[in-house]
Amino acid sequence: MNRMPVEKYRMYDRIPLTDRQWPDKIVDKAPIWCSVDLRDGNQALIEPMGPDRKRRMFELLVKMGFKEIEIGFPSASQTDFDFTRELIEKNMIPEDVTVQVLTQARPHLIERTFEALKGVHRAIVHVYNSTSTTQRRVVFQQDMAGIKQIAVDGAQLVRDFAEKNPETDWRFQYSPESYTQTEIEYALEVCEAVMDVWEPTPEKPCIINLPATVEVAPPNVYADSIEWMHRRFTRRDSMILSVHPHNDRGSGVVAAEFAVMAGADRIEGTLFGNGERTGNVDIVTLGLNMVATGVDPHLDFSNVPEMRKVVEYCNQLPVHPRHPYGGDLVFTAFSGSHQDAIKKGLKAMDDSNSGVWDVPYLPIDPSDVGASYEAVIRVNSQSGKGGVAYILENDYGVRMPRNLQIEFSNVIQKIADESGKELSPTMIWDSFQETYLDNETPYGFVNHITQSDTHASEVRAIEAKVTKGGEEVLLHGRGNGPIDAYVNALKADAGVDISVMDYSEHAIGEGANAMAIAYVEARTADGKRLFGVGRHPNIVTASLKAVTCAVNRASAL
Ligand SMILES: CC(=O)SCCNC(=O)CCNC(=O)[C@H](O)C(C)(C)COP(=O)(O)OP(=O)(O)OC[C@H]1O[C@@H](n2cnc3c(N)ncnc32)[C@H](O)[C@@H]1OP(=O)(O)O
Ligand SMILES: CC(C)C(=O)C(=O)O
Ligand SMILES: [Mg+2]
Repeated sequence: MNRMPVEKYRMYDRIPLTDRQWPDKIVDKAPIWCSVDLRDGNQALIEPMGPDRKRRMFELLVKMGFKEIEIGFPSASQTDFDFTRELIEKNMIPEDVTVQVLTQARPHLIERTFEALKGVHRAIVHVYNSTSTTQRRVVFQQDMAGIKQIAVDGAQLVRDFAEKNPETDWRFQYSPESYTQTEIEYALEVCEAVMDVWEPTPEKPCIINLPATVEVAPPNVYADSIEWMHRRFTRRDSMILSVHPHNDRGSGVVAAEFAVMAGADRIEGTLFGNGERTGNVDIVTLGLNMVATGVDPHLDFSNVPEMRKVVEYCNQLPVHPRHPYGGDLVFTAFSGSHQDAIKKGLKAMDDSNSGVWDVPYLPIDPSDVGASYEAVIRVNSQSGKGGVAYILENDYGVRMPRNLQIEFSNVIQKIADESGKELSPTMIWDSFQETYLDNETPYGFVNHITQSDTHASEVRAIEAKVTKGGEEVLLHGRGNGPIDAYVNALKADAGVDISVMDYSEHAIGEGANAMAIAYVEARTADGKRLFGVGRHPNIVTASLKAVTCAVNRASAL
């Protein structure tokens, strides 16, 4: 027995296209974009946008560079009607932007639509009726001819009203709603009948919009259908072929991309994919997919976090943290090997002059869409040395030697494992200070003086003042330099046997605030390796503090 009731469902129809050409095409130029946030997106909201939210969304869309914006369904709601009037009467529609409104193919709704648009300079009147097999039967209870007649009558009425209002530059759009559940030959027949009424020309084309009202098949089937239609329209040069994918199967973006490859000129969609059920196709993802392949989308995505804020405010819906390009976590790596590769990739980008983005795990440069690098690497128990090192270097200027990265990452790993939580950069820095820079038990370095021996100029004697258990004491030692002499002084007093294996230092900051940070890698008598780190404006003092830290840590073993 089947585990799911699959016998209830039918396989989708294939499109009779055997010489399909779209799979060999690429998306190499931007389509005409039409935002339907204020209509299709709005009609799917728990609380539809009020005037303020509508204005905010409209302003954002204009700012991003949309030239066609479906602003509502003015014959259906007073809010949409009033918003349309406000945009027109307050002259809020930029000269290069065309507003679009939707109406059913019903006389009183078409009439009210033209009432709403009175005085607009330019507008697209978008008329639709459902042509699908099921809706013909259950919703309209009409045959194919009857449904075609609804479309033709609607188209005629739209044309008549437009002719009565010649002061406006009108454009017409028709959608055979539920196109993907309509017999394809019939969908073509209805669209052709509408165009017979509108008589579009290459100079004044109409828009034929073929919606995946419900996405019922994989995107290659949608593409086949678009190519099939594209090759058969009798007035292809007098129409703009538009697509309107929804996302029921989760492939709205691919469907739109394939449709453009198959001949579509225009895409209707929404920001972050809000819309009926699983949403309209997401224009943010589509546009940034283009950017990521070096194609100019002709839309401005340079501040995606700000866009997201406005969209979340208008829709009163959150954008998922994993939403492509726009989610809060989409440029963030928590896992160790990703962090390591990103850190190396970013450094390689800095070192190269190629200008071509090539960083592992980051399909685009986060800064191109206004995301900060702070978000790129975050640390939890899945993280490794690369991430911790990246944060300390980027946020605090600490460039740990490789072996110290390994050592300190174990410290962080332990904390992360114990807490099970993310560690913020501040927590990592606090831990670094506690482990190394503020480690003053049992010894705290205070100051020192050195003397060169008369008979061997490189050998030095040191007198160092340190705190030991809170008391100040003087230690004395000799060696072939201040570090060596100080190590010997401390070793003798502490009774620990360590030798310095490696030493490095660098500056943090510049000018009067510059500090030196010194790293001492030491080995204990039983072969354990450990680090001491010291920081001070004076480089020798920083080194001696690093030695103090190493001895303290060795004493604690
Ligand atoms: C896929 C899409 O997104 S389509 C857009 C959907 N958007 C919306 O519906 C949002 C706004 N809509 C509304 O507020 C309402 O539907 C209104 C105001 C437009 C119309 O309201 P009503 O007339 O009360 O009802 P409703 O929309 O249910 O229409 C049903 C009637 O119109 C007919 N009808 C539905 N769509 C269309 C159409 N596109 N063209 C012609 N007739 C249509 C139906 O067959 C039905 O006829 P019947 O009453 O004889 O059975
Ligand atoms: C009105 C039409 C274009 C629509 O939104 C759809 O079919 O999804
Ligand atoms: Mg829709």
